[in-house]
Formats: sequence, C-alpha cells, structure tokens
Amino acid sequence: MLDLNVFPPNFRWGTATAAYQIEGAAHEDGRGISIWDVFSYTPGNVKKGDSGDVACDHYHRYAEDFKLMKELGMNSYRLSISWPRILPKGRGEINEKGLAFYDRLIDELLKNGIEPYVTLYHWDLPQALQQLGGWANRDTVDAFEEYARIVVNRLGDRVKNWITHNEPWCAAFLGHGAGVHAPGLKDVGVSMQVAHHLLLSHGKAVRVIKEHDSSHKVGITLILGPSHAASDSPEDVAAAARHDAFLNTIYLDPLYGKGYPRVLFDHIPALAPKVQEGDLEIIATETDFLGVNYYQRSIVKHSEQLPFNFDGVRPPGPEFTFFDWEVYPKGLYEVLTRVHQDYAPKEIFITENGATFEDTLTEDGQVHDEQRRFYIERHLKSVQDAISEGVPVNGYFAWSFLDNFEWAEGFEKRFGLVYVDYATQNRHVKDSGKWYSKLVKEALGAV
Ligand SMILES: OC[C@H]1NNC[C@@H](O)[C@@H]1O
Repeated sequence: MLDLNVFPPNFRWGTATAAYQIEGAAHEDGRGISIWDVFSYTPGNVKKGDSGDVACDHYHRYAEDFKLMKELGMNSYRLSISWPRILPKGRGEINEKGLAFYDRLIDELLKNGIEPYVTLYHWDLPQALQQLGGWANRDTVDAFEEYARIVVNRLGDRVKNWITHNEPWCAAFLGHGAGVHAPGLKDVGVSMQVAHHLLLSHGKAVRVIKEHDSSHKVGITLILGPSHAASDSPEDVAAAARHDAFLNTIYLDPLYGKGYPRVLFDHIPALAPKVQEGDLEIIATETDFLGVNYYQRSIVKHSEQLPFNFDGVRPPGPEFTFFDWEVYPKGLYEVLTRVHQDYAPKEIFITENGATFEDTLTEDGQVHDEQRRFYIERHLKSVQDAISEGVPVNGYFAWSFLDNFEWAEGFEKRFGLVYVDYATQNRHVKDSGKWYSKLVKEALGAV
C-alpha cells in the first residue's frame, strides 16, 4: 500500500496536540482563566462535566512524554501555547512562570531531537478578553499581535516553525454560530465577523514573526474537507458550492489574496463581516506553508434551512468512526490536489489527521486498535498519491500523540496513538502507535 520512497527525505513525521487538551495544571503557576475553562465549568456543555483541569497532566509529565515520543522515532511535534499562561488577563502583565514553562518544554523537545511546530492559538482565549467581547471585538486582534510578539521574542531562538491559528472555522462557527464550543454563542453574523478578526490577527502575527526573523516559517492551519453535492440537481450543486465557501474558501480565498467568496456572501449579504480598508491586504500577507487538518468530507443538499439554505446528508460510509464521522480517505487527496491547484501554497503540512474508536486497555496494557491503524494507513496513501502528482506535502502530524480532552465530548473520544489511563496517568502505546513508529523509523532510515 505505502511506498515510503515517495515521501521527501526531509519529510516531517510527528503528532499534534493542543495546550488545553493535554496540559492540565489549569490553575497553577499563574495561569489565567480561558474561555474553555468557563465553557467546561458550565453544566451541560461538556460530556460528563469533563474539563481540562488535569487532562493528561502534561504540564508535569512532558519530559516522560517527549522521551516516549523520541523512542517512537518521530522527528517533529506540533503543540500549542496557552495564551492565558503567558498573559493571564490576555494583555498587559506577563506571567513569567508561564513563559518559563514553555522554555522548559521547548528545551526538552530539542534535547530529544524533535523539531517543534508551535501553534499560537488553539482556541483557549483568555476569559478577560472575552469579557471585552472576545474575537467579536476588533481590539482582540491587537491583543493577539502583542501576545504573538511576546511568545516569538521568548521562544524564537529555538522555535522556527509557527502556526498562527488552528482551525478558525471551529473557533468562529462552532464557538460563535453553533454555540457548541467556547464561548458558546449562537449568532451566525457574529461568527462571520469573528472569522474576519481571526484572519486579520493571523496576518498581523505573520508580520510579527517575519520581523523577528525572516527565516522562520509561518503558516495557518485550516480544517478542510470536500463538499459533495447530494445529487446533480442545480439546487444541490449550488448548495454544495455555498457549503464549500462556508467551510473552505471563506478562509482559503482571503488568505491567498482573493477576498471573500461571493458565492456565500451574495447569499447572506447581511451576515458579511465588516472589512476595513487594508484588512484584506494584511490577511493575504505571504506565508510559507498551509497546515491542512483533514477528518472527513461533507455531502450537502439544498434546504429551506436559513441562513445558508444547505443541509448535510449522512454519507454512505460504510465505515464510520466513534465520532460517527465517515471514513473517507479519498477526501484528503481531493483537498490536497484542490488546494495545490487553486492556491499553490509553497508547502503543505498535514497538521492533523486521525480517528476515534472505542479503545479498550487489555489486562496486559495493550490497545488493539486496528481500525485506527488502517485509517491512518489509507490517509497516508492519499498523501502519497498527492505527492506523486506534485503536491508539496512535507509533513504529517497524526492527531493525536495522546488521548486527550476532546472538547465538548470530554475524555470519552480517544484520538491518541498512545492510550492515557486517566486514573493513573499511565501511558500505553496502542498498536496504531507501534505501527506508526515502525513506519516513521523506516521512512527516516532509522531501522
Ligand atoms: O476533533 C479532533 C481534533 N480536530 N481538530 C482540532 C483538535 O483540537 C481536535 O481535538
């Protein structure tokens, strides 16, 4: 199935995580409160009332985690910085203990020969900024720029690869339109303005990073997926085009200098974001790579449902993950070839790809997760096929290194290559992790 010779010799093989999902120590060493702490503490928002208070206790266990990561042979690791650890109030007073933690974390990674890819924002906005309107308030763009400058100035001598935002679609729509993520708002118009402010803050952060050191690589991570029409009827085809704009091109187009997609905002003109003079130029500031997170495709039909007049149709499967997401590896190939053709990023990294299945820890500490292994193998084959056609994919970060806090699903949904027994915090490498380790070592010529 896989031909590792197709992957470039300097290909980055790793895993990805995010601060709120693994660190724990939510009230330690001066960390401020984030919108996800508030959202998790609000009854009904997160399954079983779970929160990131302890999570994988990575804040205290990072050295053992990175030792394991090294043993598994990975050469890269994508992590995120907790903004409220650095600036407990979002702006102003800096928490030195927060910066010192990330000093230790990065130093430990480098000691293990693992290249850090750092995400500046993975959804954990300081609550103090939310109280001033959060991402719906354009001032938060400036706050993010200040935060980015502090982090890059402190870690920029050791971190050379930066991701400004993780999945702005989730932060904007799930958090402000659907209300199922923090801060739990349900206003589509606000979610569109939030999307704009997230993109604007991305552009500002790119410039901060490049001013610090123009040799650093910077990009943004988007969650992307094909929008397939449920039928070839003009109504369904038009609905799928609007959905593609809603999920994909609302971000891709402005990032690559094309402005916002009219196919969407001609349909919902009243919900279009307020854009100031110069904003689109800042958003389109040149980047070095695009981070692609891929999980599934969408099948879309016309609907009377406002404001978008589209609705999802259950995909045919036949395979579905524990999240009830269809297993559709071809969709990653479709995304990669489309992005390459329509936007031509200099480089692409798969910054997340993975699946949940109902993992069981055996008496002897094993997790036989063949479904996850097979999922990853087929998606890597899609990456291989895209590379064979000239798409410049230079890295794959499996989601995730560890089982972790899966947002509104809490700890029930496990994505890790490594199983976390939360009662003991013991780590157990799953069969998928052992397979991935062997593959990575072979790819890197380490076997
Ligand atoms: O749902 C799985 C992952 N998707 N992308 C963002 C991550 O934070 C999620 O855990």
